[in-house]
Amino acid sequence: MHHKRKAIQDLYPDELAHCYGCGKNNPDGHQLKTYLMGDETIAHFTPDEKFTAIPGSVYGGLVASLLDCHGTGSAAAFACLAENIDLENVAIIPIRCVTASLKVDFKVPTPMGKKLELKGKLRSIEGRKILVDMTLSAEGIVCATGEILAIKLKD
Ligand SMILES: CCCCCCCC(=O)SCCNC(=O)CCNC(=O)[C@H](O)C(C)(C)COP(=O)(O)OP(=O)(O)OC[C@H]1O[C@@H](n2cnc3c(N)ncnc32)[C@H](O)[C@@H]1OP(=O)(O)O
Repeated sequence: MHHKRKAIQDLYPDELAHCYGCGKNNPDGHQLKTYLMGDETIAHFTPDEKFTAIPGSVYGGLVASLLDCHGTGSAAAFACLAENIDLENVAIIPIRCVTASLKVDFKVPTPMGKKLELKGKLRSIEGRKILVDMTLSAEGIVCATGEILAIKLKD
């Protein structure tokens, strides 16, 4: 539906695209893809059974991992928006972020076998510090919320 444009992670330069959670150059990784949609970000992911916690539910470390990579991708996208960088017209994203802090609240068990939806909203940008609020939902039910502090990398 929204995949005419490129995912934020597909705009990372090749040498920074090996992240286990979201690097397009890591064939064994999750390859999470975050899209900027207006002033929100969105990503979808359906976990494999091997990421089970209690049978029927997804292991919390994977939930955290998805929020981590959706968070840094979202932070980079929001920082570009704030600087009027049009992501439709760049081959490589000029701003990259890493996670300084990640808080995850597990609200209800995340069901296995369902397509998960991650959303991100910008809370604030202060210098190199970008705060993003996130949700991870299954079939419209919020299973976890996340709060990330991402830091813009210096070159
Ligand atoms: C580009 C491809 C990315 C792929 C996405 C992958 C997502 C990830 O998981 S990244 C891997 C996990 N993260 C890491 O390994 C990062 C490890 N940490 C670091 O490298 C550094 O601590 C780093 C870069 C975050 C910040 O260091 P540095 O650039 O020296 O900045 P520093 O001055 O210490 O901090 C910047 C600001 O953030 C604040 N800050 C830093 N860490 C925290 C924290 N944990 N909590 C609260 N505030 C913090 C500082 O107080 C400072 O604030 P202010 O500017 O107001 O004084």
